[in-house]
Amino acid sequence: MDTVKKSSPIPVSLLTGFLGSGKTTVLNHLVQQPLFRRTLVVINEFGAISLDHLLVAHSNETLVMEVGDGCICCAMRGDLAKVLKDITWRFSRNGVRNYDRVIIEATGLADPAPILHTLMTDKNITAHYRLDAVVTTVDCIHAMDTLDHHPEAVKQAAVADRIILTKSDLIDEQQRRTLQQRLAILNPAATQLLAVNGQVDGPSVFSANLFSIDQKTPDVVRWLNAEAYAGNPSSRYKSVRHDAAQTLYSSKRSIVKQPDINRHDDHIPSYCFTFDEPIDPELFEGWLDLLMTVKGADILRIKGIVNMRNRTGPVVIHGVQHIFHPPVELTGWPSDDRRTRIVFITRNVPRSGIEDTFSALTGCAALPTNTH
Ligand SMILES: Nc1nc2c(ncn2[C@@H]2O[C@H](COP(=O)(O)OP(=O)(O)OP(=O)(O)O)[C@@H](O)[C@H]2O)c(=O)[nH]1
Repeated sequence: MDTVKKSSPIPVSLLTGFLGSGKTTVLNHLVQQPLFRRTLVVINEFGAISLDHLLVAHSNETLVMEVGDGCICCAMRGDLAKVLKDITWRFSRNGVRNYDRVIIEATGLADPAPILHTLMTDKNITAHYRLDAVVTTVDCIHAMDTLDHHPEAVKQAAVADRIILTKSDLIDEQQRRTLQQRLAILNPAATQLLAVNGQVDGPSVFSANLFSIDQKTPDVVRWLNAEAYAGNPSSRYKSVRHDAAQTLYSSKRSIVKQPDINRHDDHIPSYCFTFDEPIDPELFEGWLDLLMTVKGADILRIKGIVNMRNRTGPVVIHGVQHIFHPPVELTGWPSDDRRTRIVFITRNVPRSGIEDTFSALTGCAALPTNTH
């Protein structure tokens, strides 16, 4: 396992969001800010609005959402890897790189998973870059309908670290709250930010920094945001929904708005497990291998800090479907809280399925929680 090194690689973030949801508008605003002047933007296609910025590269990657049961996430993402390699010399002068951050703007229909896999596992990329944040724009006007009809939009929101709600000037407060609640159910840990005509607070968006250049202790707690899964006002709504118990619905109908159970995000449960006791590393690895083999394609995102037996610091795990970032052992715990916390966003994988295999294979039982 790697340990955190003093000089960190270049942060690279993924900006995703459905067609016309405002990605370029947000970028155009950000790259005018002093903090983002030295940001190089890799664009996956030419959008309606051109980017008014000097540091722009293009990629021809076709990253369209998988359909049916097939998983395209292992397909080589050669073009993106090549672009990220080429820009190191194309955007350098006298041997000095003239960017210190990269944002990849994906096409509206792109599946974020293959891009994240490339960023997490391609050796040429991981030698120079580190994944910073996955940011998803959600268009307030069309989002309810888009989420209902386009599974790719649901996945884009589900894997996000940050969700930017665009065009909030075009809806009323109640509509915005309803959308925000739906997104909070889909992805409790993602921070939601409002943008009008692309105006959004840059540092809040692109600084999910797990391994920040200037931080000795990575802000792993903020990155994990496990607290968001507990006491989430929407969790009651979701647990009702995921019980899929029509009988339960009938008794709670008066307090909880009944969702349309055919919506795509109804099949994306998310939850957080907490464990008190240190976990045997080999047993943990065995459980993770099994889970990824059997359900990898349906684990949309997994993040965790794990208290491994006989280790000083926690081990950070981060996976997108069945591909894992190499686990990183930190030199120390960020606080006195030394419990293992693992968050999952899945597609149709019930909490009990994960919890039961974990207990059976590691001998550790999850602490009871009011999360979903
Ligand atoms: N009223 C309003 N319009 C917005 C806002 N953000 C974006 N738009 C408009 O929405 C349209 C689409 O914005 P883009 O930034 O091109 O969206 P995109 O996601 O980059 O689009 P594609 O790359 O084509 O998928 C443009 O006409 C923008 O001017 C906003 O906050 N308010």
